[in-house]
Amino acid sequence: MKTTSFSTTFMPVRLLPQLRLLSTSLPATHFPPMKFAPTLSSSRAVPILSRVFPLRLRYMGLGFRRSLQTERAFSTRAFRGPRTGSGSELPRGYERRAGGASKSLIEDEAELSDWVSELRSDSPRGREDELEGRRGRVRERGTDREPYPIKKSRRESDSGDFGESRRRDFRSPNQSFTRNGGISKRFDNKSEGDKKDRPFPPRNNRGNSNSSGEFGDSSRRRFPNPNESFSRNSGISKRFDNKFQSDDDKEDGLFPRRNNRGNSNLKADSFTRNGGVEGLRRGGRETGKTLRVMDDTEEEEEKPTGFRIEDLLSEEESDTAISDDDGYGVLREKSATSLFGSDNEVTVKVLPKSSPGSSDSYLSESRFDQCSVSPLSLKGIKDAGYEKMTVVQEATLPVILKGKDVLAKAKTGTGKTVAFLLPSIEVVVKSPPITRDQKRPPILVLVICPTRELASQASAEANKLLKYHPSIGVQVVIGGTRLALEQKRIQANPCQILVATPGRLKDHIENTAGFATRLMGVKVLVLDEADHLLDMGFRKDIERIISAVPKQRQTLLFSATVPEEVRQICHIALKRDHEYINTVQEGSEETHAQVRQTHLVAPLDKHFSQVYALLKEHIADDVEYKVLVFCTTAMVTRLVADLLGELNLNVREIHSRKPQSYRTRVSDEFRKSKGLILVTSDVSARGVDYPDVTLVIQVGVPADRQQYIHRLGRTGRKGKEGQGILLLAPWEEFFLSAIKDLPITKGSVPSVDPDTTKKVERALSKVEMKNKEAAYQAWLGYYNSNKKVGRDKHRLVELANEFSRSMGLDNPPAIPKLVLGKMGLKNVPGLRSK
Ligand SMILES: Nc1ncnc2c1ncn2[C@@H]1O[C@H](COP(=O)(O)OP(=O)(O)OP(=O)(O)O)[C@@H](O)[C@H]1O
Repeated sequence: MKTTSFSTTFMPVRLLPQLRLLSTSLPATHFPPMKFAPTLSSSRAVPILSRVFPLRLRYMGLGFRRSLQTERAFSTRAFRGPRTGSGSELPRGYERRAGGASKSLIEDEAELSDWVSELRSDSPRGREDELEGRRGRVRERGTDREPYPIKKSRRESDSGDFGESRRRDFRSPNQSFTRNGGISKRFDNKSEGDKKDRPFPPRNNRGNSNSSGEFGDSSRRRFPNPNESFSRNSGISKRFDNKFQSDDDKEDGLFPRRNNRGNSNLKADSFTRNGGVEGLRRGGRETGKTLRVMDDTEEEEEKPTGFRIEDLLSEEESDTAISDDDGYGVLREKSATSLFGSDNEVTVKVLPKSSPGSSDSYLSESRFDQCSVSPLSLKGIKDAGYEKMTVVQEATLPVILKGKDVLAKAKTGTGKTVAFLLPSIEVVVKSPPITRDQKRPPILVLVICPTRELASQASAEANKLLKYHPSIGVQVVIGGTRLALEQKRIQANPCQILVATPGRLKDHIENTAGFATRLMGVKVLVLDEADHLLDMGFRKDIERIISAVPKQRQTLLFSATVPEEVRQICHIALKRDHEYINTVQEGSEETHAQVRQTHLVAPLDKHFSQVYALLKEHIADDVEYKVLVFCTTAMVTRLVADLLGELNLNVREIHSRKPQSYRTRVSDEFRKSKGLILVTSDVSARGVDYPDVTLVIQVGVPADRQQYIHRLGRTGRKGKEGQGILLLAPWEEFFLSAIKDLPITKGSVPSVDPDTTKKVERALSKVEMKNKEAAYQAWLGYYNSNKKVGRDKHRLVELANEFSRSMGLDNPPAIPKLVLGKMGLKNVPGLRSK
C-alpha cells in the first residue's frame, strides 16, 4: 500500500468488489484522518452492478436512471440510507437541479439590423460596422452562392496585449536532449510538407492564412468530420452554428444560449441563437437561405448541433455504482470494466467529514513542499506566494501526478488553475526538452479555456509557476487577434504549453503550418470550465480538438459546476477509469458561505433606479468598493454602463462588442482597481480572477443556474467575504426555483426617492438613441429565447415594451421585419417593424 504525504490518501482495498460495494459495514483498511471530503467517482459501475444486484441497488436508492440516482449514489447519506432509514433523503448539494431556466444565450441583434441594412444595400460586400467596438459581420448564403464577407472587420493586434508568451532558451541545463526520445523523435523525424502534417485540409478559397486572419473567415472552416457529409446547406448551417456559440459573445442578444437539455425551446420559426440555427438548419432548406452573424472578435466555436445529451448516452453509461461510504463521505466509483475485468481491485478514497466551520476554508493543511513536484516548480510556487495547497489542489494533485484522468469540481476562486497547471508543468519537466533546431517542437500541454480573458489569465498563472523553468515556454492563442501575428509569434517562440480558446485553436490547426503536427505531441489536455466547454455551444469544437490530439494522453477537466448532464458525457474527453473529485462537500452548497446572497424583486421599470440606488448604498458603505454588474446581453450592458456613467459613477464596461485590446485594458484596470464598477456581460462570468470584488449584481434572469453560480463566484474568492444581489422582475421569479438549494434570501428593495427617480430619468434621456434601440432589440432576443418568458409571444412583447418605456422611450423602437420574422415575432401586436 502506497501512502502519500498528503492528508488525502488513496487506499487500495482488495475485496470482492460486489461485497465491497454493497456492504458498508465491511471493515476497510484504516485510513488516516482527512480534512475534507472530496467525492470521487467514475462513471460506469452501476450497469454491471445493476445486472448483478438489481434489487439491492433499488433498495439502496440507486435506480437505473441517471441524474438524481447517480448523484445519490455518491452521497454519503444516500449510501447510509438503508441502514439509517433515511436513505431517501438527499443532502442539499445532491438534490436534482430544480426547474431550470432555459439556457438562453444570446447574441446581439444589432448585428441583425445591420445585416438587414446590408441586404438592402446594393453592394454584396456591405459596409463597415458602424457600432462602436463591433466587428461583427453578417453573412448570407443562399444555396447558389458562396459565402462572402459583408463587412471587413477591424482587428487588433494581440501581441502587445498578451505578453504572456515567453521566449525561452530551450536547452535546459539540467536536461539533455535525446533525439530518440519519444515524441521528440517523431517530430524530429518528420520531414513532410505542411500539408501532410495537417490532419485537416487547408483552407481552400481564401488564399493565404493572413488574409483569412484579416477577414476572420478561417473560423468558418470546417474540420472534415467523418460523420458529417458536407452539403452546401448543411455546411453553411454548421458553420453558422459554429460561430454563434462563442463564449465571449454568447451574452449578446437575439439567440438563445445553449441549452443543456437539448434546446427543447427551439423552434424552427423562432430566430434565436440556438433556435435560429436549429430552425434554420431544419427549416433553412425550405427558405434556401441561411444567416450567419460573425464577430471577428469571438472565438470561433460551433453552434450546438441540436442533439441531446440523452442521445449520447446509452442506458449503461447513465448508471453508476457507489463503492463505499462508511460514514466518511467517500466516494469513488470504479469503472465497470475494471470492477470485473482484469483489475479486480477497488481503490477507495476515504475522507472524513470536515469539522464544523471548516467547510468553506479554501486552504488545506498540506504544503506544496510536501508533494513530489520538482524543486524549480516549488521555487516558482513560493515566489507566487503560495505555501499551502488549496483544498482542490490537495485533492487533485496526487491523483494527477499519478497520471490519472480527473474531473474535478471545486468552488469558485479556490485555485483550480494552479491545480491543473502545476502537475501539467511536471509532465513537461519530465519530458525531453525541445531544442531550437526542432522544426515543429511538440506542444505537450494544451489548456482550453472558453474565453480570451480566461486563457490570458491561465497563461499568466503558468508563467508565474514557470519562473524557474527557463526552458519551458507557454503561449496563448485567442480570438480577436490577428491570426497571422499569432502564427508568427508561436513560430518564433515555440512552447511546450499552449493555452487557447477553442475557435482560435481550430483556426491554427487548420491554417498554421505544422501546428497539427505539434499538437500530436500533447500529453496533457486540460479543459478549464469543463462543463461549459462540453456543453452544447462548444461541444463540436472540443470533439474536433480532441480528435487532433493523441488518444494516449492525460485529460483534466475542471469547473466549479458539474451538472449531471456533463458527468454523463465527460467520457468524450476522459478515460473510462477517470476519477471524479468533488471538493464541494456533502451538505455544502456550490456557493461560498461567506458570500451573502439576496434576491430582490422589483417591477422592470424600476430596475435602472434600483441598480443606481444599490450602487450608491454600497459605495457609501465601502469606500474600497469593487462591483461587477452583470447584464443579460452586450447591448444591455452598454446601455447600463452609459446610464451609470451619466449618473457620474465610476464605471467601465466590458462585453463582446468591445475590441479585444479595450477588453484587456479594462480587465487589467479592474483587476488592479478599487472604487470602480464594471458593467459586464457574461464574458466576465467564468473564471476571471478579479481580487477583492465586494459586490456582484445580476440584473435580470441569468442564463441558467451555473451561470448564476459562476457570476456570483467573482466575489468571495480565496475565502474573502462578498455580497451578491440578483435583481429580478416579478415575472422572472421562476428562476429562483433553479437556485433554491443555495443560501439566497429575499432582500428588501431599496427605496428610491422621487429626486433619484428624476435623476435617473434625466440620465437616461442623455443615453444615445441608437444604444437604446440596440438594447431593446437585444433584450427582446434574449427573453424570446428564454424557455419561460419566450413562450407567450404576446406577453413577451408587452414586457419588451415595458423595458422600452423604462429607458424613457414613448414608442418601442422599430425592428427590421426580417429580424422579427426570424425571431418568430412577425405580426405580434405591439411590435413596430421597419
Ligand atoms: N495555494 C494557493 N494559495 C494561495 N492562493 C492561491 C493558491 N492557489 C491559487 N491561489 C490564488 O487563488 C485565486 C483563485 O484561483 P483561481 O482563479 O485558479 O480559482 P478558480 O478555482 O479557478 O476559480 P473559478 O472557478 O472562478 O475559475 C488566484 O488569485 C490564485 O492566484
